[in-house]
Amino acid sequence: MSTVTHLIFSLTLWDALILFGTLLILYITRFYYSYFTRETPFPGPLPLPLIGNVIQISLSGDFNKWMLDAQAKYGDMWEVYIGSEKQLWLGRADLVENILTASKDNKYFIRNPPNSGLDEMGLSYNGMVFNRNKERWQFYRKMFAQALTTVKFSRQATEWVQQAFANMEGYFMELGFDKKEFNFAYWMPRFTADMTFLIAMDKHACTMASLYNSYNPSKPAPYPQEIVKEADEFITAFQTFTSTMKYFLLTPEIIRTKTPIGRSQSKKHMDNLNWLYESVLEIIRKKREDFEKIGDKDQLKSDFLTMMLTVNTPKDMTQNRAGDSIIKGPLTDEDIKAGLIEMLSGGIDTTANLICFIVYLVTKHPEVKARLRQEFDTVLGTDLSHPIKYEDLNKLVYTDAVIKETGRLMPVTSINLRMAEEDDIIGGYPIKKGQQIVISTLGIQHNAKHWPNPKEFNPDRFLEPNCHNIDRYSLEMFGGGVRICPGRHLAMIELKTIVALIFRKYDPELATPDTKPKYKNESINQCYELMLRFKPRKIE
Ligand code: HEM
Repeated sequence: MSTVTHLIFSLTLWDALILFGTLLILYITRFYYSYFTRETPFPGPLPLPLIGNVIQISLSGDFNKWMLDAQAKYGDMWEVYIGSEKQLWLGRADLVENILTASKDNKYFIRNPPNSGLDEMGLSYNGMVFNRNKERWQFYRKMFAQALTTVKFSRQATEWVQQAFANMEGYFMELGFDKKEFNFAYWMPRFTADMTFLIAMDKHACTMASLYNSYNPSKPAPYPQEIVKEADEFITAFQTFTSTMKYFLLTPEIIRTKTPIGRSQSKKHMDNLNWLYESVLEIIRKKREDFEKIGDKDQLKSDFLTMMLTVNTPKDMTQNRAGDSIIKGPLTDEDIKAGLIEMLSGGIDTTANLICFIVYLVTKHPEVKARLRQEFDTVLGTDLSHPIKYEDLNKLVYTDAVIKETGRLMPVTSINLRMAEEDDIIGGYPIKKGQQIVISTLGIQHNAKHWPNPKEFNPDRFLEPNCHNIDRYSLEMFGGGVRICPGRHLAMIELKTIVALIFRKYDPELATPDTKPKYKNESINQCYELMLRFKPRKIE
């Protein structure tokens, strides 16, 4: 027996406790010594050894309030520890200039430190959100941009938003939602899912039908049961996909791979992921078969999937340039799968939550609602049976301001992550390569240095001449810089059309004058309750 082992076995319980206590005190002393002598200290809440500030954040119960209070207390540049990792939080527009510049010299392309969980999910080098490989990321960005910004796609998207909305109106009418209050926040992710499925692949997802059936089982929606069931399975798999991302991102590898619970959880998540990937591939394969049969380009619909299938073929409908050095040849099913998954995961919940916030704020501000209607009557006319055209949307300047003001006051994403790839200087302070940065979107958008009376809902901020005084980088509802949301053009088409469809024809009424949207901060601000009645508009 070695001397050390012999020593350990000769310890009494009391000795062991004293030894453990001494080691703990040494560890804590060392931790706080390093903390108090750290290079470039910023103000921030005192971290605890091992866990950092995680408990303070969790106990606060309201992440958004916590971050705004922290900024009020510590200033616009403060630090937070997640475990032993230091994050630098920034809550003022000029501080994020280097990070959100669209310049090629941007030193903050990557969002997060390397993560084996994201590697395992195949997300570190595929798609966009977590892609660390600039060339691969550029490939997907290009794929999105060249389809989503074409006029043909935008026109078709405007039509499909209206189709999905008409479907929802039918359900609302059938369920008597003009007379009784209901949870609007349940319906929005279903509505945006059905709308996004149409826009992404010209497919009727029927997720609203499934929700409708749960209210009215004796008189179900007129769709075959297996299609509704399939829709439910798909939407559940997608919701699990989001928690799978969170699981792989946040659970340490040792727990995922070396503990029985971790291994069984990982398997469950991977099974769901493989099912989802295979289902999307199956959709692509079927569409490819149909696509091959259509000879004439003009007969093709301009959903995202069809457009992707045409890239670098004689039927190309995208804004692809011959001899493109980023996308060389037709796209593979795997490439398209990554794009489709991102369109569905990036576009459904974000849009659904913003609609809830817009409906709430406009309903609370009758003067804003009146001005919206004035704009709709002038631009779109008073004949409600006349469809809204894509070309009309650019003229909806006040609607645009209402959407931006909602995105400022109640952003869907409160924070945005980046990592310094090189040493840099921010706000006059040195930043080391590898430093994790948290852009406080909410903090910047509520900062009185950029927005007078920041808590006030005032769409006029975005109208002439006020809009000329808006500070650069002070509105980040779609992020900014090289990674700015590639779906923002589509999102604005959808949002403007939906706001017009709702407020031209309806007068949503909050269940009580004090009703507020209830939401929790997951990776986004997820609205789970907004009780209202969907009354028809009274024509004055
Ligand atoms: C109201 C709707 C939406 C909001 C508020 C929103 C917001 C955002 C934000 C804040 C980011 C981070 C940008 C950054 O890091 O600077 C982002 C990224 C992204 N969004 Fe959106 N988004 C919306 C709709 C959409 C739609 C409709 C799509 C798909 C068609 C989409 C796809 C994506 C993708 C793929 C990324 C990752 C981009 C990258 O890392 O390069 N989003 N979005």
